Amino acid sequence: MSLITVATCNLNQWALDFDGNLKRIKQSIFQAKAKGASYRLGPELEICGYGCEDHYLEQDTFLHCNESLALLLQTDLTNDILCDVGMPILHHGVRYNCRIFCLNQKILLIRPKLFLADDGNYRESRYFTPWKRAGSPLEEHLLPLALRRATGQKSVMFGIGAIATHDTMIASENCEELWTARAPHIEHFLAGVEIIGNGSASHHQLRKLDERIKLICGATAKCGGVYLYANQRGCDGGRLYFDGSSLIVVNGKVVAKAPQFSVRDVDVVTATVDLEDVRSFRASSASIREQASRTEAIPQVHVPDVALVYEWEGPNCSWEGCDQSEMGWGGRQRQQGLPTLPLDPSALCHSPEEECGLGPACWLWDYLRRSGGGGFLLPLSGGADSAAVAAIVGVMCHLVYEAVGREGGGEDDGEDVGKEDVRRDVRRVMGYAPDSNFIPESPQDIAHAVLHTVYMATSNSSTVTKARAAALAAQVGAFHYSLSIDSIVTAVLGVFKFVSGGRMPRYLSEGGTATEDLALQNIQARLRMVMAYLLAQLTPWIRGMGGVGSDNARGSRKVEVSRNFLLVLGSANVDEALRGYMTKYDCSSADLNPIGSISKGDLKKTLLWAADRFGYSTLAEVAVAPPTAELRPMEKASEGHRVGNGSGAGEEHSQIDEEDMGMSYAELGLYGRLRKIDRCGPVSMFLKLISAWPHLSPFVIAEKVKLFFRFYAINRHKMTTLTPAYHAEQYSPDDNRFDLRPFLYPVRWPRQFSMLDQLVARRGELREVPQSLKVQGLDA
Ligand SMILES: Nc1ncnc2c1ncn2[C@@H]1O[C@H](COP(=O)(O)OP(=O)(O)OC[C@H]2O[C@@H]([n+]3cccc(C(=O)O)c3)[C@H](O)[C@@H]2O)[C@@H](O)[C@H]1O
Ligand SMILES: Nc1ncnc2c1ncn2[C@@H]1O[C@H](COP(=O)(O)OP(=O)(O)OP(=O)(O)O)[C@@H](O)[C@H]1O
Ligand SMILES: NC(=O)CC[C@H](N)C(=O)O
Repeated sequence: MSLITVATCNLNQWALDFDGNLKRIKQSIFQAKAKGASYRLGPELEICGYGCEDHYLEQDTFLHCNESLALLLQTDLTNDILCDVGMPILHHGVRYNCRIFCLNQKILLIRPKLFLADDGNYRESRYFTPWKRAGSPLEEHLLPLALRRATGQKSVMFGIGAIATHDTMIASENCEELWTARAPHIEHFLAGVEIIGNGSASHHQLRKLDERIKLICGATAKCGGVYLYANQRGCDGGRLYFDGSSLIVVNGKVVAKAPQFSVRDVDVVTATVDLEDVRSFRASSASIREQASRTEAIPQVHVPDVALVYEWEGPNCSWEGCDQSEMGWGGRQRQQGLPTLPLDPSALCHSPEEECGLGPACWLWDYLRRSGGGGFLLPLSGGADSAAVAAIVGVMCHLVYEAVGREGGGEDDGEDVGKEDVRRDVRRVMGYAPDSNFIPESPQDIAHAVLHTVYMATSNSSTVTKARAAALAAQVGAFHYSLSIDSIVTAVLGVFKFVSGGRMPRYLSEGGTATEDLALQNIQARLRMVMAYLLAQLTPWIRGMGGVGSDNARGSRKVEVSRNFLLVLGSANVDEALRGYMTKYDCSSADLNPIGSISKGDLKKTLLWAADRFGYSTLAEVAVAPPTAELRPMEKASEGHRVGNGSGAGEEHSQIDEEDMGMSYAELGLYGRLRKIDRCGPVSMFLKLISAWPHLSPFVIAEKVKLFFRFYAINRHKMTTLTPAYHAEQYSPDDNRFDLRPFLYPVRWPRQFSMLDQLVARRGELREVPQSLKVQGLDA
């Protein structure tokens, strides 16, 4: 047996938080050592935090990175453990995204990234250059002063190479490189590398972890080997949530996995691996042997005095009998056990609905504690979207409550440091001194301090939605307001009447035009936003949240902790954003939106999951209610509209979203995927839908495609002001980073639509436009 204990970690790094990042790196190395590891891998660019973006263009970022690495190397933390750390490096005047191998307070190798991430949300080539001299010998890199002083080294090796210790060979693959067609791990493994560490910064997207696991398992199932994956976790200052899930995989099987979603800052996982399993796997495959013998050797940094592996040569040599001090470890005791067993592959990933609930919940927590805010304010309509946001905050409170734990004490392996960090955060967010002994009593206790919900009725609101909003707020534990904004609407219309020379808009049902009707709807929606911001600003004042300074009933001193603003939460989902079925600058214009890239379909499943998992029973009722804006006067009850039940008497509203939009949420979900993920313009979308919808005539399909693209084009300008939203899906319309398109379109799409007409005409199916596709808001 040749046993090695290796460690990888999730770190909740924050762009430019150099002190905090270094503290978390140190904690992770400390924990890895405490668990007996001799190799520790950390995430990509962990020293500065991955999301520095244009700050990578600043020399200051490099200055502080060098300073942090020097501070780390001045401690004894890297003694007896090979540390693989992520950091940007300036080499011969070029910026590279690098891995730094350190051991015993020295730098062994700097390894630059070969293939940069530039798709979707990523822009790495804006800041870094890919290393183009793979295969060349290693170069000399002159160290900057801070690192020269810390290490006593003048220069170190730079390039693509492996660390060759007395007993094994370790190399890197850097994040995106794993995802490429000709991934470096193939050559590295064939050249005899036994352990590969991949330091990543990979953001959460629904169902993506499954892909990562397949890629890593596939890599080692073919070549044999140990593959460690470390990922950043958390909101590091932007719309992305990095979802941890750091992994250790051996010969195609996952043997360790760190949690994907958690509010803890540091998670270290280790596995003890028998390298003989890797050697035996490779030697048993004729094709691996054949290809390995043809592979060029990888440049190596030799550290022959270093042994990472604990070898067992037979019954005459006991574990304890082997003298490790000879091998450069200074007699340090390792906690070697038997090799770690594989995990159950079916239990590695969450369901998409769990992902929708847990990811945004953790992102909100990071945002809240890092922004210094006192909590959230959510306009809660009793409908599915804002209910989902309330539930996500509820999930956040559950996660935080679980992470603080009720018990203190325990072993000094770093676990309690993590618990204490969460406790300090929760105390500050709830208005207690971070060093007090306050511990929340329940998730609802946390929710009552941080979540504020407000139902803002107009004369068009129904009693069912009002009752549902109140019931849900109570179940989550929120501080709830219920008020009427009719007087504000009336006042604004009064001013309008004054400037219009006495004219007042009327709803369609009262004989007004479509324009008047829309204006009357939009003013209610927009005034809700104004009221929401007022409450967000002044609720801390109403509740005395700015700092009390007296002992409270639980004996924990509540002291002056600034919590003088609330973050306004928005709840526009991806489908209505795409269709533009929202009022610009209504409650969709908030500070943050946890569901902005999630479709209505996935949201409904999340509501049902949260209802069941956390006992928020009102969500089950909300999930089956027809989505309605409640901005027009109610029509008389018709057969199609269900009568309310459960949380309050009364009727569901007669204004139904899908009727207003001229398309269903299911259709919108499909259009959204085709537009973004399949990169379809109108013609390609039409052609794909012809096979997807055999029950519809090409004419009807063409009309549906036109309707969608008309509304999409008319409303694309609304994407420029979308509330910053958690990025969860590949079909997100986020105009800021992810979905870069114009916002002034030729809305009639003349060339595209005429081709659709020709395609339909060829099939001889010209007919009348169905009534359901004649929608308010479009000219002929
Ligand atoms: N190309 C362009 N570039 C930049 N800005 C542009 C623009 N075209 C219009 N605009 C601006 O946008 C304004 C129109 O947008 P906006 O004021 O939002 O109004 P608008 O889009 O006309 O109406 C709101 C839409 O949302 C629906 N709605 C209303 C209320 C609630 C809900 C719901 O979610 O339940 C849905 C409603 O049925 C309607 O389809 C124009 O007055 C102009 O100021
Ligand atoms: N009566 C209300 N009270 C408080 N907030 C409201 C009310 N009506 C709407 N809002 C807020 O405005 C947002 C947009 O309103 P809209 O009618 O478009 O609802 P929606 O996007 O379908 O969401 P929901 O499913 O939550 O109703 C809602 O998500 C909610 O935050
Ligand atoms: N930072 C990276 O290189 C990430 C790229 C990779 N495609 C991912 O999403 O995981």
